[in-house]
Amino acid sequence: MSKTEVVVYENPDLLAAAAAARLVTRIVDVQAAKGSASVVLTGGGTGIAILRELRDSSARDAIDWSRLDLYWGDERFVPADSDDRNEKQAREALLDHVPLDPKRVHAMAPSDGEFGDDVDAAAAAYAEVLAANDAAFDIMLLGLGGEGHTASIFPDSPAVHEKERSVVAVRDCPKPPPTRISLTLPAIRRAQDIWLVTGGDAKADAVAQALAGAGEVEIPVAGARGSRRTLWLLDRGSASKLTKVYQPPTTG
Ligand SMILES: O=C(O)[C@H](O)[C@@H](O)[C@H](O)[C@H](O)COP(=O)(O)O
Repeated sequence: MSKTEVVVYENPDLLAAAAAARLVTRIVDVQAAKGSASVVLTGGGTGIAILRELRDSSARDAIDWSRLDLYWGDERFVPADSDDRNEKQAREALLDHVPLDPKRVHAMAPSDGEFGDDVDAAAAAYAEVLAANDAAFDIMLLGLGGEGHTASIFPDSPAVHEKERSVVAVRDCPKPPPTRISLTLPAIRRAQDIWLVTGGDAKADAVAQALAGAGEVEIPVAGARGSRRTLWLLDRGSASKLTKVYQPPTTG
C-alpha cells in the first residue's frame, strides 16, 4: 500500500537543499539494492534549484553516476539550444558537471531534432524509449502549478484524460511555451516514489486541494501517486493552507 507523507521546510532554499540531500541518500540506497537507479527530472524553478544544490553537495559523488538512468517528466518542444528547454537547464545545473553515462540520459526530442516539428512523432518516440528500457522509475520529481498542473498535464486537458498512452504531445499549454511533450498520469503512476516539490504561497491552494482528495481532472497533481511512496516536499508558503502537517523547526 502506497503511503503519502508531507514535509515542510522553512523556505524555498532550504526545500531545494534538503530535497537534494534526500536525493543523494535515496539514489545511493536504490543503487546498493539494485545496482542502478532511474530518476525522472522535472522542469520549473524548484526542480532546477534541486539539481543545482545536488551539483554543489559535498555528498554528491556518493552516487555512482555511471549507473544512473535519467528521464524527463515533460519537456518544452523548442529548439535544443533554447533556454526554455528543461534538458538544457538540467545540463547547466547538474548533468554537465557529473560523469553520467550519456547512453543513460534519455532526453525528449527538441523541435529541431530528428522529428522536426512533428511533436506527435517525438512523443511517440519517447514512449518507445520508456518501453524499451522497461522504465519503472525509482524516483520521480514533479513540480506543480498554482492551478494544479503537474508535468505538462493541465486541468481538464486532453492529456489528463489520456488513459492508454504513456507520453503525449501537449498543444496550447497555458504555461508557455505552448507546445510540449509530457508523460501521462498512467506513466507517472508507474514510479515507485514520487516527490512533489514546490514552494511559495501561489501553490498553497493546489497542494491543499490535492491532499484533501481532489479529483485528478480538476487537479492533475492529485493523480500523481507513487506505487511505493508519495512525498510532498513543501515550504511554509506552499503548505500554508494545510492543517495537519509536519511543522519545520523554527530557525533563528
Ligand atoms: O516544464 C515545466 O514547466 C514543468 O515541468 C512544470 O510542471 C513545472 O514543474 C511547474 O510548472 C512548476 O514550476 P515552478 O517550480 O517554476 O513553479
